[in-house]
Amino acid sequence: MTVEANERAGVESAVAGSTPARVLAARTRGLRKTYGRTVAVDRVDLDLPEGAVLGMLGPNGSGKTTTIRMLLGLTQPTAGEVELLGHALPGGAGHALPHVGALVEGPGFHPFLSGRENLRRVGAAEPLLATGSIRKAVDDALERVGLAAAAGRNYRGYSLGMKQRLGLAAALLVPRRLIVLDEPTNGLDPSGTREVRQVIADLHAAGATVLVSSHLLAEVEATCTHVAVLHQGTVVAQGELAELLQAGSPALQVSTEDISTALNALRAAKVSARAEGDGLRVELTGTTAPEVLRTLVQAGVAVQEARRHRAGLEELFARLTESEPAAIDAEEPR
Ligand SMILES: Nc1ncnc2c1ncn2[C@@H]1O[C@H](COP(=O)(O)OP(=O)(O)OP(=O)(O)O)[C@@H](O)[C@H]1O
Repeated sequence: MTVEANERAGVESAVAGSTPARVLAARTRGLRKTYGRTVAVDRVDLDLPEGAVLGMLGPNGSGKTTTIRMLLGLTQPTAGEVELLGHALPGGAGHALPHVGALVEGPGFHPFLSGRENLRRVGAAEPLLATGSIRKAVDDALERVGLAAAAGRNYRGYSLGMKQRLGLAAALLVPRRLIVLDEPTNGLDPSGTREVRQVIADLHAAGATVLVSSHLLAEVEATCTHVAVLHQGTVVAQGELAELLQAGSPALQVSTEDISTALNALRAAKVSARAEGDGLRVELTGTTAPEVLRTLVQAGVAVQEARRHRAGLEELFARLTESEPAAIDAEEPR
């Protein structure tokens, strides 16, 4: 479905009083890429809702960069479909790409031009930037990524972090509907990492959609509304971050002083539990929180507090990527 059709469907179902359809900034179906006998990406169905900040996570070699390159039309898929801002690639690239800013590996900057001169060259090739606006757009972008002071120096002498900042500035040169950042904090110091986080937050607040790949789980947890986890070339989980974290941790933490009575009662009820902290951790597989509490109360256990265990992204990521791929979805397509 195109963005326009998506929007129409959303309006229609809202009028009808049901849940509006999601508008997707990017969508892939059955995406596959092979290099000789290496399968880099396989069966990737990615949904990037408009307005989301989606963190793409995965171990080294899991297919993040390859997926991003196919999304941007930089690499031709072996099989499958890509839709960007409602336009099918490769045919619709000319319509979609002017609205997409991207920071991907190896931006083609000229080594003997300054950062500012390089950006002006990029600006001159931007269809959405009028010639008279290039200088100001370049200076604004340099300021935004903290590179104004080094803007006159040759690109060749830039550190890795400065190169990353310049790539980010190029992505931000004109207002975009979608920004795609492949490992944007690679090579950045802590202040650079904070600045990237702020840039992403500003883009999100302005209504842009952001796709960011990262190894930094804490960073993704702090900045993203959605995540997609890749493992061995396939998506093993995707959806809203909060929903995924909840779906990935069906456990209850129970505070009680009657630990042994509680464990015995739960074992008798064939519920998996173990002592943890000042109480128990009870797995909610094959049972529910009310059932667990009923079992404990019936056994005379004094329950002081019971709360759902909230898994961090790190725990979820480890569970998903340390085993064989087993797809889970946080949310059904609406
Ligand atoms: N141009 C290429 N030629 C051959 N193999 C490739 C090429 N590009 C990627 N691959 C392979 O495809 C797989 C996925 O690589 P990709 O770079 O997409 O992973 P990644 O998740 O981005 O990794 P990293 O986190 O290390 O950047 C790897 O096995 C990689 O070696």
